[in-house]
This record gives sequence, C-alpha cells and structure tokens, in this order.
Amino acid sequence: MVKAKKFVLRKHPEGLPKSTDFKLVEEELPPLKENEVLTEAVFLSVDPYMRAYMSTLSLDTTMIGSQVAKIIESRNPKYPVGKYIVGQFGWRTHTITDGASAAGSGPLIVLPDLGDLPLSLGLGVLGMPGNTAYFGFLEICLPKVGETVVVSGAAGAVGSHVGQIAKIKGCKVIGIAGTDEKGKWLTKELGFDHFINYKTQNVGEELKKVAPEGVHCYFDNVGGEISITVMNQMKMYGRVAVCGAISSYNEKETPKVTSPFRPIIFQQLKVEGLYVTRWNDRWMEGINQNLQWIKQGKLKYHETVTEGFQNIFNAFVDMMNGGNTGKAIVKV
Ligand SMILES: NC(=O)C1=CN([C@@H]2O[C@H](COP(=O)(O)OP(=O)(O)OC[C@H]3O[C@@H](n4cnc5c(N)ncnc54)[C@H](OP(=O)(O)O)[C@@H]3O)[C@@H](O)[C@H]2O)C=CC1
Ligand SMILES: C/C=C/C(C)=O
Repeated sequence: MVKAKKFVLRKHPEGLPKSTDFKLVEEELPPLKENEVLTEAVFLSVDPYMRAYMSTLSLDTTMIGSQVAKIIESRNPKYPVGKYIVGQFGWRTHTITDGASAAGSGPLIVLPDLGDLPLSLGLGVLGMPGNTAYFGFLEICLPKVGETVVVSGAAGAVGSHVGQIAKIKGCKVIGIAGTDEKGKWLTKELGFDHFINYKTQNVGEELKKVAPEGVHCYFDNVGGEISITVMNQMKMYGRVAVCGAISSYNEKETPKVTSPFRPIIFQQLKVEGLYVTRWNDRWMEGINQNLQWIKQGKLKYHETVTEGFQNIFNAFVDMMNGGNTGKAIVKV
C-alpha cells in the first residue's frame, strides 16, 4: 500500500496566499485497476496560473499543478515502469492515473529521450511554458526580421524564452523585468538588446530611448500599467500577444488601469489573448523545436530550484514575488 502526500486547499487566499491556506494530508492509494499506472513525483512546477485558479477551486481539493513523475507500477502497456511522464496531477507525491484524465495546462505526455538534459525541463523550456513561448509568440506576434519586440515578465520561464525566439527570428528585443540582476542575465547571457527595470525606471521614458522607432510586437506576461505604456508606443498595425496578467492575480477586484483603447484604435493594433492548450494537437512540434534549439546552442535555460516537496508553497510564493530567474521548479 502506497501513501501519497498532497496539499489541499483549506481556504481561498486573499491577496498573496498564506501557508495556512493549504494543508498537507496523507492518503492511502488503492491497488491498481486495469489500464492504471502509479507514478511518483520527481519534479513539480509552480506557475502563476495556480494563483489565478485558486479562487475557483473547491475547498479540500488537491492543489492543481503539473509534475514530472516516474512510473513505478503499471497495468497499462502504453505507460511502462521506469518511463517519465508529465502530467497535471497536482501538488502530490504519488498518483494513480489511467492517462486519460490529465488536462489543464497541457496533455499528458511520456517525456522523449532528453539525453544529458535534466528531466525538469519537461516543466519549463520543454514543456508548457516553452510551448506558450513557441506558439504564442510565433503564431500571434508573427515576428519579421528587423522588427522590435518587447517582452514583459522577461526573466521568467515564458518571457526569457520568447525573447530568445525573437532573437532567433532576427528581431531587436527589449525585456522588462524587476531586478538589474535579471537584466544582466537577459542582455549578457541571452542576447536581449535592452533591459528595463520596471521597479526602478520609468518604462515609458526608457522605451522611447531604446526603441525610438516604435514597437512592432509586444508579448504581454504581466498586464496592468506596464502593458498600457508599451501599447502606447507601438507602431501602426502592431501585434500584441496577451499571455498573462500576473500583476493582477493576487487582487480581489480586477485593478482599474488606463484604457488601452486609444492605441488599439489609432495605431490599429491586433490584440489577441492566448491559452497554450489551444495548441495541444501540435504539442510535440513545440517541444521538438525547442529541444533542437537547445542542442544547437540557440536557446538557453535557467531554473530556480527549491528542494523538498514540503517546500512547494514557499517556492510558489517566491515565484509570485519575483524570486525566480527562468523556470521555478520544486525537486522532490
Ligand atoms: N496564456 C497561457 O497559456 C500561459 C500564460 N502564462 C502567463 O505568463 C506569465 C509568466 O508566466 P511564467 O513565465 O510561468 O512565470 P515567471 O517565471 O515569469 O514568474 C513570474 C514572474 O512574474 C513577475 N511578476 C510578479 N509580479 C509582478 C507584477 N506585479 N508586475 C510585473 N511582473 C511581476 C516576477 O518577476 P519580476 O522580478 O520581473 O517582477 C516573477 O518572477 C504569467 O502571467 C502567466 O500567467 C504562463 C503560461 C501559459
Ligand atoms: C496554462 C497557463 C495559463 C496562464 C494564464 O497562466
């Protein structure tokens, strides 16, 4: 008999979640039925969408999230023992699944052979955030050589990846993030052309200096006033991919921000929201392309790793507060 540990939601958080909003509980798992497999979590992901969904989850349900897990027992030939899968199993150590019920932030997949690369990349650059960057940026921003691209949330999992794809596509890239340390990583290591620290600089004034020609594409990970400021400096027919709004996820009421309609109308912007599961049927295309770029040295990644399943809440809050560079991961 296997005992799973899991975090359940005890209270709907107000503002930044507190550890007391969650409870760690143990659950005895039953023997496997035909077609089922038993998995053990190896890496868990902490992502901003978790905060956005927390208020809608029923109390006492397992906190949502994806993980890389090892198959340790199997009654399903599609999922042999010893293989690693990426599944939306939640904040839990052990899971019984038949492979069919996973949904939410990507399909359940058996991880392809990553060679010497860490399995945790299946939650980042070779997983949901990587596919968000790949499909979201290429399909919605439609970047062209020589164009100017702005990315907010630039030093995180999705943003750092978008900026690098923009460089691969021959664009000039400006990243907006919250610390100078992150800025150094973006410009010195990843090849971003410019960095703006939204906490210490005036985004509008800095953007005028580094992109006097105007902005063709904006990949928006944060929402709020930063995004309005960027949209006001976009070129005619600019494209905006609205990917995330982390600046508002901890707010009870949707914050009031300056209206974006003027630039949308007068600069005739194309503004499109995206949700990565739109491309579930092309999932492996994104993963294979990102893997190839890594192998070619064109795409770099960084992970901020927290050790210990019991520390997943701290890892989540740290990420929401900007403590991560690249992908925030928990190693069990
Ligand atoms: N639409 C989709 O399908 C998907 C959307 N997303 C969205 O993309 C965004 C980035 O996700 P992801 O890359 O996983 O997360 P990140 O790795 O970027 O981590 C979150 C980062 O957000 C920044 N941040 C926190 N609060 C604010 C704020 N008030 N204003 C500006 N920045 C803030 C912090 O960096 P800093 O130090 O710069 O403040 C923090 O490190 C999120 O909004 C997420 O919801 C992600 C995946 C799929
Ligand atoms: C799958 C993730 C979605 C968002 C909005 O973060």
